[in-house]
Amino acid sequence: MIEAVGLTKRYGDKTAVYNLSFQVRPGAVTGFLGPNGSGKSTTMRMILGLDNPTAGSVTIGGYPYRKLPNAPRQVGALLDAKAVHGGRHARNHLLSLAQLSGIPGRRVDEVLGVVGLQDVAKKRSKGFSLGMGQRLGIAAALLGDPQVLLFDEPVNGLDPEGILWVRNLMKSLAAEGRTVFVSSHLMSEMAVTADHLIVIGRGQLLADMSVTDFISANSADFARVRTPHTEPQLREKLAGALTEAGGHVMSEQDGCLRVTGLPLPRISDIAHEADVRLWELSPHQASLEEAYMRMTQGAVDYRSTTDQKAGLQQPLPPGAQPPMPVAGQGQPGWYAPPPPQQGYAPPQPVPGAAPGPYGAAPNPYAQPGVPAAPAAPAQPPAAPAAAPQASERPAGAPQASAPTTTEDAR
Ligand SMILES: Nc1ncnc2c1ncn2[C@@H]1O[C@H](COP(=O)(O)OP(=O)(O)OP(=O)(O)O)[C@@H](O)[C@H]1O
Repeated sequence: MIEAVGLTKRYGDKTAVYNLSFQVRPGAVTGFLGPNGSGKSTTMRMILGLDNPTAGSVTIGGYPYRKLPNAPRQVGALLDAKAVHGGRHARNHLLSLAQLSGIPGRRVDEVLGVVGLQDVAKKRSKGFSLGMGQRLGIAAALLGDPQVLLFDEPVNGLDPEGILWVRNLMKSLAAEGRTVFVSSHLMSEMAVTADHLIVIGRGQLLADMSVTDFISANSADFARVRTPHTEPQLREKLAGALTEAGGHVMSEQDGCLRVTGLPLPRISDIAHEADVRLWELSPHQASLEEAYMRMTQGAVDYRSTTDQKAGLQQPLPPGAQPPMPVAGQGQPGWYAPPPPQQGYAPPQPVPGAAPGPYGAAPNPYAQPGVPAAPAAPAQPPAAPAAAPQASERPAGAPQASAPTTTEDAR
């Protein structure tokens, strides 16, 4: 088990990690999540004795890493796959690590096989692709057959087959009773790999809970309601009836209604009473990505000036920092998930647009003359400058548009 108590790290004026306390237990994959610069790598370096805490402590099996008897046999880590002598053959690189730690040479060939690099074992690692380098780093972590494993972004650069392999490897290591602590920015991958999550923002603990609990604690439930696209007046009628009944109705990009504040059976009854046929009535299942975005919005340090979400926050006084999210409550005052369209308004067909994904009705978001692409709108609408929660947004509220690039500044 890894245990951090009051772990703090300052670099000059910069507090990279502040008062972090958590446990990483054996027998489970624990995901370590946080925005860029939130302190994940710093924390991992302190766990591995590569950085000294300014305050607090972190132990593995009760010992600080540097006092751990035979540490390379107990703890394996992939921190930076590029930290390899490029002139060495992959096998020689692993062999030198093995010799330093008293690990028999035959183990090198075993781990080369495990990571699928046996055919390039005699190739210099400077010629390796990003994914091959990651595999070599994972091989080094596995070398001592350790009970505790740390992986910093292990799927970086891996192809889909490699990502699946890492996922299965992490799970099987945990199933063998090992402690597996893995950082990643790939939420879809974490959702299917991790059992437990530790989420940090600006060096502080935001969440320490199971993936399931994290998603339910940080997501907004809503119902998707679809009426026949051939009769747009039914959609209007239903939106009015739902609003009258106390629901909050918004429009999805694909023509669905997003309804909050009313349980599904009630929505069905209201539709029946209004004589509106439904083609879909489904509960929205929030993804880990949505929950994570909701939880960490206030802890993001690096954000594009053209980020759609930049406009979803209450304006702050000059120089002020956005409030930190409250552990277990997410980020107050933020959309989750960012709705595709603000407020209910019927989508306007684009002349010459190709048919939409649900039949003959034109896709209102397609560009004229461009084939329908159901996955994403050509120009996704964005949010107004200060937007309330989706559930607080009245039907018929005005739409706004803005650039929607969501690239990170780093
Ligand atoms: N050696 C160092 N000297 C000064 N500042 C540092 C040092 N190492 C990290 N930092 C700072 O500490 C903060 C946390 O960095 P860290 O690399 O731990 O974040 P991270 O969560 O791993 O980020 P990413 O997701 O981008 O890898 C950053 O602001 C970083 O600039």
